[in-house]
Amino acid sequence: MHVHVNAAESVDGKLSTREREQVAISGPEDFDRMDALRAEADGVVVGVGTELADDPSLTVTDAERREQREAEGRPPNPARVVADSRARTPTDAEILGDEAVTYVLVSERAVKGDIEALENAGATVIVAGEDRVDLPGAFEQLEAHGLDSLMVEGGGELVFSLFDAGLVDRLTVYVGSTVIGGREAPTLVDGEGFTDPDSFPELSLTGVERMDDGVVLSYDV
Ligand SMILES: NC(=O)C1=CN([C@@H]2O[C@H](COP(=O)(O)OP(=O)(O)OC[C@H]3O[C@@H](n4cnc5c(N)ncnc54)[C@H](O)[C@@H]3O)[C@@H](O)[C@H]2O)C=CC1
Ligand SMILES: Nc1nc(O)c(N)c(N[C@@H]2O[C@H](COP(=O)(O)O)[C@@H](O)[C@H]2O)n1
Repeated sequence: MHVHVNAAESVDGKLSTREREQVAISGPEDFDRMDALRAEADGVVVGVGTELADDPSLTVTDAERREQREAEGRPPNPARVVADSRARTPTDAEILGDEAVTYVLVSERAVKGDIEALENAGATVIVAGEDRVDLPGAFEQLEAHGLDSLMVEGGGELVFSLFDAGLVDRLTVYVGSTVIGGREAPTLVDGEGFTDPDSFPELSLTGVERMDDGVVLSYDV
């Protein structure tokens, strides 16, 4: 599985405010770049924290990109994937709309009735892990469904787990020229954090590009 993490952060590394409300950190050029990344991917992934905070659609906005995917024999939109250990995704969430297939990754902690409600709302539920979603195991199951490349949009809890599991191949981050601040505000990589410098993921800077009123940094991992 090829995993590309892409997000937008303030200059102080925040993905959002301490109230965890969605904020537009980037501008139209960067949203178009994100749309192109979605159009390339087999699946677009978020954590349930992002799902609950933002209620994103995770679909491709540009009609030409959807047509291009169809011309290549692919569905017009990538699959939507949410890491949601306890099946907390609301059944009226945008990501359960019929524009694309949706996978909800849950753990064994999820209640059967909540799983059934998500399945009745059109989702395919994948069970992996006892407590939190076992991401390597869940991604293997996604591969069995034909998904070979994933674009992960956040948030910071999920992104830490992906780095911790050694699952990230590429990182692109838009750094906006704004300061959000707040010790409780989500950052690009939250979770437990790494403590041993030998365990810090090593990144290789592959690109620096001015965009909107900020900069896009690209890394191989
Ligand atoms: N500026 C940007 O580009 C983006 C900003 N955001 C912001 O990030 C915030 C949400 O981020 P977070 O609270 O960090 O939530 P998150 O989106 O990373 O979701 C974390 C949740 O996912 C579930 N999960 C299941 N298995 C997991 C695993 N193995 N590892 C980690 N989590 C797992 C858990 O319930 C966990 O609480 C929102 O404020 C949203 O607006 C989110 C995406 C992009
Ligand atoms: N790339 C980017 N730039 C920003 O400034 C952002 N606030 C975000 N946030 C994420 O974009 C997604 C919106 O999804 P839909 O357009 O509703 O499909 C969502 O995942 C946000 O967290 N991204």
